[in-house]
Amino acid sequence: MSPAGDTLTTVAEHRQACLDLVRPLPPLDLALRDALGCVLAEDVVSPRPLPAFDNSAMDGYAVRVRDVAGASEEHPVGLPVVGDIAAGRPDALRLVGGTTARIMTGAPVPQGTEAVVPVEWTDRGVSHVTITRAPTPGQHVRRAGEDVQAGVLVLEAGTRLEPRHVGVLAAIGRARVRVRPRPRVVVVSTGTEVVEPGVTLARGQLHDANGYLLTAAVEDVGALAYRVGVVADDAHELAGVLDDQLVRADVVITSGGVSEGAYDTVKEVLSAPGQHSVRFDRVAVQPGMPQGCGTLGEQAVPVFTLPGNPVSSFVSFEVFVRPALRRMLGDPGPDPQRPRVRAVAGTGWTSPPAKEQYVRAAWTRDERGRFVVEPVSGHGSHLVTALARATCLVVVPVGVGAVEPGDEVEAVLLGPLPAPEARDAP
Ligand SMILES: Nc1nc2c(c(=O)[nH]1)N[C@H]1C(S)=C(S)[C@@H](COP(=O)(O)OP(=O)(O)OC[C@H]3O[C@@H](n4cnc5c(N)ncnc54)[C@H](O)[C@@H]3O)O[C@H]1N2
Ligand code: MOO
Repeated sequence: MSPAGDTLTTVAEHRQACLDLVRPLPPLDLALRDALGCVLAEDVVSPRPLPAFDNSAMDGYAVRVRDVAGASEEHPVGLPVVGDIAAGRPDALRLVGGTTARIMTGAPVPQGTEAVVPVEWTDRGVSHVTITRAPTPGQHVRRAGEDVQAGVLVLEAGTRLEPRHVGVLAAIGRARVRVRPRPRVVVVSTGTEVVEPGVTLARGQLHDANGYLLTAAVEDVGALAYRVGVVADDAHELAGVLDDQLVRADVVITSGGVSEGAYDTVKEVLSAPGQHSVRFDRVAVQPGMPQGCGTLGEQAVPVFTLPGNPVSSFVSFEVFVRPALRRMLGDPGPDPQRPRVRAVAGTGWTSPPAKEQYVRAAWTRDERGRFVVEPVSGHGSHLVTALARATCLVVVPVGVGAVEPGDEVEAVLLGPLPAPEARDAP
């Protein structure tokens, strides 16, 4: 269904409609190897202290401090070496006064150990060692529980797992962890003129930029993407492909076939009465005006139908689909991959006042450290090489007909926030 006349849905309304279609996916226990990038659905408590036992931080000799007090190059101290302790040695040893044991990094220290003398401070003796420097009490001994005590919270529910989080989960012995799984997202390109990259083009054809772009964008958000090959503008074929894909899809994204053309098949198939429930709107956004969203089949799988022009597809993904996928991932906070900054327009451009404009632009920093943005091309939504050069999208609100050089604007960076430039040393 399309709203009558020239009524445009606002960006905020369409984004909300997309968000309303999705929920965070129910948590699952995943093997640790599969959990990177997922959002934790449990508070993780360490079941044991870390380190689990007192151990040596150095290859050296376990000693009592008083036995080596005052050791120096001039007055070395000699001790008999009564043991040799490799990492992993399970037996409990006890250090007898006036003796030492050779010990390796990570090996459990014998009971009574007060410090470890690194091998560099000794003559490396095996049965008798000469020590030329005295350690301070506790030096080079790593105490049980100094990292974390048993029963203490290590990671909070809601944490998006980065490599360092995976590392600590492994360190406390977790083989599996409860997370929100990655949504499985099926990406379908439509268009009889669209062919696979690698295939020689006949006149009138072009390569499937959208299928690859959207698949990559889905993976970049942290979801699982399944790219379906291009589907021709044939209602029967498209309906069949969508039905087949529903079994493995938490979300379907299509591109193309949603405007006013005679062969706009996505709109045709998904507007037909039946199991699908999809609304088609003209959204007040440039690029990306023709949009659709709704559900497919009895399972009500959310679908986002994006316009076919590649830049429109990309911007639509960023503005409407990305927030929905992040919600499914259980990660609704500010998007760390898409920081918003205030910037200054380096040059001017025009904008349709009735629409929120997303301008492909490149940012630099001026001498005051301000972000300065300049469009990388004209507004044409077929200009894919310009899109590739863009490092941000400048958001021009509804009601603005022109941006003048020097105007303050909002920019969405297409990557993490850059580190502040190093300051000159005073
Ligand atoms: N009479 C009107 N015509 C158009 C309108 C309109 O309101 N009235 N809207 C225009 C706008 S804005 C957009 S955006 C496009 C959206 O069109 P569709 O979603 O129906 O997409 P198609 O017509 O299938 O294709 C548009 C364009 O994009 C190329 N394309 C399609 N798929 C791919 C792909 N996978 N990879 C690369 N390029 C693709 C396709 O060849 C067309 O050039 O409609 C305007 N028209
Ligand atoms: O909305 Mo279209 O995306 O302007 O080209």
